[in-house]
Amino acid sequence: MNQSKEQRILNFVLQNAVRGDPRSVMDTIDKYCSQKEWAMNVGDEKGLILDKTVEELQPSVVLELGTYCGYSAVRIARLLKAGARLLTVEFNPEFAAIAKQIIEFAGVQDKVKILEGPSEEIIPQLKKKYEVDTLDFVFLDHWKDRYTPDTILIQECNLLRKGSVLLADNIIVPGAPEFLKYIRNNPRFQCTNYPSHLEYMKVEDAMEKAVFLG
Ligand SMILES: O=C(NC/C=C/[C@H]1O[C@@H](n2cnc(C(F)(F)F)c2)[C@H](O)[C@@H]1O)c1cc([N+](=O)[O-])cc(O)c1O
Ligand SMILES: [Mg+2]
Repeated sequence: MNQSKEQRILNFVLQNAVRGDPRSVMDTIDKYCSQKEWAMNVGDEKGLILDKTVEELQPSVVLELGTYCGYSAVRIARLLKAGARLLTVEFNPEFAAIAKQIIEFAGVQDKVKILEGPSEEIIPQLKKKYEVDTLDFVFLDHWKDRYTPDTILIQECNLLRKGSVLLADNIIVPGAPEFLKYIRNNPRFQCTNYPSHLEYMKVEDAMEKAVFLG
């Protein structure tokens, strides 16, 4: 049975990146996806916006929706302080298995927990099953029509506190128009837009940051 693109990305990392070096894993994935096969990793340009948000916030508990191959999980986890942790949700078991290997190869596995399943099932389990009190930072990069319902569900589960930060990828491409309307018209969030480009392309994209006001 022939390989998937995600398996080819994993193999390229295993053969070309430096074990235990998150930066080399990120650069290797970016190299493969810009030169050989495009893939929906947040990439290096939008990745810099993600880095700055994490560095500024110094979060202890991070939720990522949409692990995919684990590129942004490695990107986030490498910046987390001792004792801080990233919970990343992935629906597709094949992607979760690939991400697990990439996260382990990068050496950040002690900070990352991959939660397999649909977000509507996992988000309500975060407090009791995953011992979360509140989330300091949420990175939304999964199915774009899930951004709004999952943001509402996170609030319903009382997972945000004053100052919690949401960062959403792909505000322009593929776009999350309903989410943008929801979050920018919601008085409980203070929004900031970060223009950028679609990963590995000369196409405009943007990220939206939303701070929960409590
Ligand atoms: O479709 C895009 N991303 C969708 C990303 C989807 C990823 O999130 C997972 N997921 C689904 N539900 C959950 C959860 F958590 F709910 F369970 C997690 C899916 O299995 C997949 O790995 C995309 C597309 C483009 N593009 O240019 O087409 C560019 C991008 O940066 C993108 O992120
Ligand atoms: Mg994305």
